[in-house]
Amino acid sequence: MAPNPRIKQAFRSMEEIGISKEKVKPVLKKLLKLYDKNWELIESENYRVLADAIFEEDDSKVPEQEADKNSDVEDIEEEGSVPDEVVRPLKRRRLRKKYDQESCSHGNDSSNVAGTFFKKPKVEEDELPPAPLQQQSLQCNVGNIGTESLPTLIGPVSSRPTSPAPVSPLHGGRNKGKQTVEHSPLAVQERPKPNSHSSQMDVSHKGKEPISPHVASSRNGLERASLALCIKDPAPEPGISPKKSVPVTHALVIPKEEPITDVIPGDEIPIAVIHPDSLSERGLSVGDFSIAKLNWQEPSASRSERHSSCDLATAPEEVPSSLEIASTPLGEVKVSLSYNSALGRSNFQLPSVDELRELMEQRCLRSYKLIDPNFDVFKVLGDMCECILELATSSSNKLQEVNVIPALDVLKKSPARNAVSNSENGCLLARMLNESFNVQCSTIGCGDNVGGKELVVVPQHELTPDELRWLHDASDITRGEEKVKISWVNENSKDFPPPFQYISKNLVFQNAHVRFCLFGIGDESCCQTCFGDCLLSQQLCTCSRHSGGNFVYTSAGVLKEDFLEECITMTRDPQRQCLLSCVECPLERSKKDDVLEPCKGHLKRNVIKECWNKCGCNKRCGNRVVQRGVNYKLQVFLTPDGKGWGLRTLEKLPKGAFVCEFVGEILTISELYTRNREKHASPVLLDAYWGLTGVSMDEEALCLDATCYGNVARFINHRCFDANLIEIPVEVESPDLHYYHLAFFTTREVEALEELTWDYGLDFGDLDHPVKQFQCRCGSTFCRNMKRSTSKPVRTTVLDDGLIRHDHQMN
Ligand SMILES: C[S@@+](CC[C@H](N)C(=O)[O-])C[C@H]1O[C@@H](n2cnc3c(N)ncnc32)[C@H](O)[C@@H]1O
Repeated sequence: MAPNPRIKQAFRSMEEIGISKEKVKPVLKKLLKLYDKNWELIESENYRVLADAIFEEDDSKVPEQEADKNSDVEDIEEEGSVPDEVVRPLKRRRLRKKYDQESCSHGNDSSNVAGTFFKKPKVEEDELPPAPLQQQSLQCNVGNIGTESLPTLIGPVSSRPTSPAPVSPLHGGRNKGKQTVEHSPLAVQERPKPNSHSSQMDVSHKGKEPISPHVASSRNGLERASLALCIKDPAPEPGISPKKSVPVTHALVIPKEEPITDVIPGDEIPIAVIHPDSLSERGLSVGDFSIAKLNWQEPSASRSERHSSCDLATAPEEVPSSLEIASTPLGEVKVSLSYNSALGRSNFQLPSVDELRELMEQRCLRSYKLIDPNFDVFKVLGDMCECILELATSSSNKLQEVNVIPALDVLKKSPARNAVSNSENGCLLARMLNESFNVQCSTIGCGDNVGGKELVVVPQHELTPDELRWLHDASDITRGEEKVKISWVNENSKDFPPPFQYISKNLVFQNAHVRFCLFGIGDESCCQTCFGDCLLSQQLCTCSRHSGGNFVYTSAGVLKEDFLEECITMTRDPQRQCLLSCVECPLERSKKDDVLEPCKGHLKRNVIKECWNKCGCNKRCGNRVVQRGVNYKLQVFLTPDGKGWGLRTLEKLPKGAFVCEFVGEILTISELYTRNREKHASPVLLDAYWGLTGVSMDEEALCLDATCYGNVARFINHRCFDANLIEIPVEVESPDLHYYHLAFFTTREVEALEELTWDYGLDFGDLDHPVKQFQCRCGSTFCRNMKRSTSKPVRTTVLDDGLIRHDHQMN
């Protein structure tokens, strides 16, 4: 019999991307069987579904299923007998990427445009039968993450244009820099059913096409099948073709080894976040069709709860709200949300998708600190269900949520729960009258009415012993927030460190929207084709382009000498300093004076670009240092020389070592000034790019305030000029110059027990500056505040190298 030309063409197409016939044959057989020989599905998008299935086969090592004895299959046998080039397994992932690129470039679908591909699929009302009243469940088909034509439940919808906004510590004349983190709204397809107590959101389909794994998986050249798995078949719906039964060879793949740190864009799922290897680590079955079930009320316990059957049973009425997720290697994810706690509520009415998206955005931005690489998409899905419930049962309290920062979990759990606020000497603990854990941290804000919930300042002496013990755990001031414990000691008095909420990652406050989505991060700024450790790679890593093609870190994890020296010189040497001036300085503008003062300039700095989730390298890549957090033994101590509390190292630190990041609340400058009626001791401007890029809006000028929420860096005291730490802007998540991390590195070797200091960059004469003025006791020979710290005369000398030196005149 003449060979089937369609089979020949399939082999040829796969051959073009380096996949041998031996590999194609069994998979093609399975697909033909699975799709009832529907060749259109297999051929669409240049055999996308076939390629994906082959890659999945490799990933999951699914045993070949028994061959079908039909004519197509026989043809395949014939064609497949032709010997073919062996494709090495190591090449597989690259082939896959290659295929993705090629498929993308000549695929049938129009390519996605950032921020514009959220398209609501057309779903006919009559296709959506109301669910039984008692069930009150919502089902979402989340298919093909990343498609223009296939909006996804978890997918960026809009990406804010990169707005160059700066960063720098709140020093006059200092810079730091950074980027906007764009949050991507959930692209959830709305299914209208105002009068129904159940809702279904099908997001894996274009228009009215049947909801089936096959269709979904073949849609887009950019989706990656390892993210999407077919799940349980939902109840048959009129107008929607029934699903095929899912073969037991399909595996549940949950991309989580390298967590997805944001809503996943429709057209971009970074390879880096989908490590098949991680499946075994997570104890997921590969080779079996599986379902992940999550009850977000106890997320950690329930995350491990997985089912190996194809049965996505309706949640029993007595169980709390829950979600279940399952997917197939063919590119479809099914998410089923059930809010049983809505049962019996007469006012239950599903919110619109836009309402849901908006509320979810707010939650994600404020609750999940999206810059956190450990961002957990499961928690987001759980929250989404809660949002639906909230919107569905009460539309009146929406605004209240929007303006309030949900407290950190640790606050919720702690005996001294519910709030921190600021006073003259730092934070006083505040309790909220309402048990709900909404918190607004505001300098003057204690006692403020927050979203209808009142915060009450509790003076420190009224704290219970439990609360004091919690606040002042001498063995670990971080209360477990860092990888290492950081103790505190007071060898001089019985005072405790000021109460504050320890956080290890920056927290977004109010209007300071720090938004990003993976989609918004251009490929050109990430090393997507790297793998392993970029420092060891022969090929040029895109991330290193930011520093002229060289990495700034050595394999020992410290800064390279030349880069560090350049940073130090750019900061200290007046001849090398470059001040960038804004046309309209956000700092000056935020002062709201009648006359806008000219910009005082922001120090130009070197910036470090670290690899991140969208990069192809692994987490142990040597170009990831700051994101790993504190690593050395540090201690908070009461300084003996009147500077208050300080930070010191308990071990010798090499030159160029990363010590810690400056972590705090991310605020707009306006917000800082609003809360800053009493000047703050710990604000830092993120102004590294101000003047370079222009800052068009107040809202885009960000700073960090560690007064109420902060990490150990809030204890680092100032030293004029020759401090042993230097702060360097570090781009991790996105290079849009609006937001960045501020990391401290040693400028020299530091001995054990030496105090760690950095130069705040203060102009001690600038009384207008938002940083609280203090009489400097740094003890440096080069102190810029000598006149205030001593009444003795000071001799100022300009040294040969251009540095300025102040000498005390001894009597
Ligand atoms: C970021 S905090 C540092 C931690 C602070 N010492 C504490 O006890 O919490 C900055 C404040 O520390 C004090 N400080 C920092 N460096 C100082 C210095 N060189 N001389 C005197 N006081 C200093 C000032 O009160 C300043 O407002």
